[in-house]
Amino acid sequence: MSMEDYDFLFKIVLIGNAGVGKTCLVRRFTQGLFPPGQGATIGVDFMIKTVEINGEKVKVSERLSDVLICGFTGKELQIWDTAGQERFRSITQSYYRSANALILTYDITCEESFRCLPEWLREIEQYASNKVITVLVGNKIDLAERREVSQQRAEEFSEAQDMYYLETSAKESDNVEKLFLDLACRLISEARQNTLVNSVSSPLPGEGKSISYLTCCNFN
Ligand SMILES: Nc1nc2c(ncn2[C@@H]2O[C@H](COP(=O)(O)OP(=O)(O)OP(=O)(O)O)[C@@H](O)[C@H]2O)c(=O)[nH]1
Repeated sequence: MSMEDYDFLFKIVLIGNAGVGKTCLVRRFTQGLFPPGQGATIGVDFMIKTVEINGEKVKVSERLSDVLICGFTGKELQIWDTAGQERFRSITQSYYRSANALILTYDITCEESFRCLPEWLREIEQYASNKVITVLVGNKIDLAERREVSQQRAEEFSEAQDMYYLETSAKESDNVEKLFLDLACRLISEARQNTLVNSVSSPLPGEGKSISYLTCCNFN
């Protein structure tokens, strides 16, 4: 299959404090595994997977290095996992400027990562398109006994900010497929209504395999 056969190009960028599990969420979705001893992300990562949504092929890319990718005019779903550490912020801000969707992630066992959310929202307001779709994700629900942020508190926050909220475990694979596929579904639906930001095109380092199929869109 050539790259031109893909129907959509979207950029999804994961943001949130260092260590909340952004890289693990992406790895779990694209590779179906939970990497042991995940090191901190330096810059932005890249990898590929293809999903089929309502019969349409959507290529999912994840960056593995901070090499800039440019010049490709194909259609795909990109997931950019950015580094949460402060010193990389200036690099990552430029990455989510053209994002179609942002997955704002915190760690349910880390109050601090939740308290930083307003700061991330300010960055979104400052750097992202006003048409960007933002999803709030509370990760690490497998560590229920260490939970510091209640589901209710997070739901109230997300409602106040008009964001969809989902709790996930990259480790146990809870809600990870749902997160990315529902988001892709919503992006496709909005793209059809022409409300999305125009994406920057990117080349792809390889072909992915069709591994998922979704028939409906579950976002509110
Ligand atoms: N128990 C549990 N641990 C997780 C989960 N997701 C990630 N972790 C752990 O949390 C740590 C940080 O995960 P990363 O995916 O590297 O976090 P990140 O948000 O990408 O961090 P930066 O790249 O520094 O921004 C690692 O030790 C992971 O093993 C999860 O769902 N459950």
